[in-house]
Amino acid sequence: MIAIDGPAASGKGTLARRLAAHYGFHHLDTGLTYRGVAHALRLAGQPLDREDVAAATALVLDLAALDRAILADHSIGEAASRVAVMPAVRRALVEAQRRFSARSPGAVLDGRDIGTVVCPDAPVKLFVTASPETRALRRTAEIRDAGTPALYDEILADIRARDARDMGRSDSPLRPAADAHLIDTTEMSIEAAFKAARAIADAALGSA
Ligand SMILES: Nc1ncnc2c1ncn2[C@@H]1O[C@H](COP(=O)(O)OP(=O)(O)OP(=O)(O)O)[C@@H](O)[C@H]1O
Ligand SMILES: Nc1ccn([C@@H]2O[C@H](COP(=O)(O)O)[C@@H](O)[C@H]2O)c(=O)n1
Repeated sequence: MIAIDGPAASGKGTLARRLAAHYGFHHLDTGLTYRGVAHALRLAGQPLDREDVAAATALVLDLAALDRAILADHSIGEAASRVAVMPAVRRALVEAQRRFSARSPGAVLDGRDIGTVVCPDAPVKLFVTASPETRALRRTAEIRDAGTPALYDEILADIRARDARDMGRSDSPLRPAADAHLIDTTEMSIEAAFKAARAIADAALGSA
């Protein structure tokens, strides 16, 4: 399997989708699982800070029903990073993510703790990053392209706050695994990043 981690809007999902299509692997954006829990809590009128309620929601989450069109909303990402600090939520979701990672013929998972916690034995580990300013520019453009107004300064502040929460939490903080390959996409096109990732994966999977 291929494990991809990195901060918000670094391009890890774009790479994960391209790699999964290239190798014919299944793909799971694990961020959607945390978003799914946050969204379900909001829909049920529940607070985001009740660990027992959030964990019960995580335990019954249906991975097949995660709707990117709804969950991609920027504010859900912020809410997701709040429920993601809770160990009981993480335990439930990591279990489901590990089951997904065992799918045949292979799987690509992207998130924050795939190479460190979910699949520490993954043969291919990538850590995708880019400067906060570049990530904010890309996310602002993405939101505007979808027809929603977005302010660069607000998106940049959100990205910095999310980075701090994701890197600073005590359970499974965002960090590269010791054996991860770093891909900094700040000055790299999507195509160039895909080529770099494929070269690393080909070498590790033995299909170069
Ligand atoms: N190398 C790149 N050059 C330019 N734009 C890119 C690059 N990689 C990704 N993008 C664009 O940046 C935006 C964010 O990318 P993507 O959704 O893949 O990030 P992500 O790390 O998966 O984000 P999140 O953690 O929020 O799910 C998208 O609009 C994508 O098309
Ligand atoms: N493996 C993961 C994946 C995500 N998170 C948390 O969810 C938030 C939303 O993730 P996106 O990738 O969809 O932006 C993210 O900020 C993390 O807090 C996680 O903890 N572990």
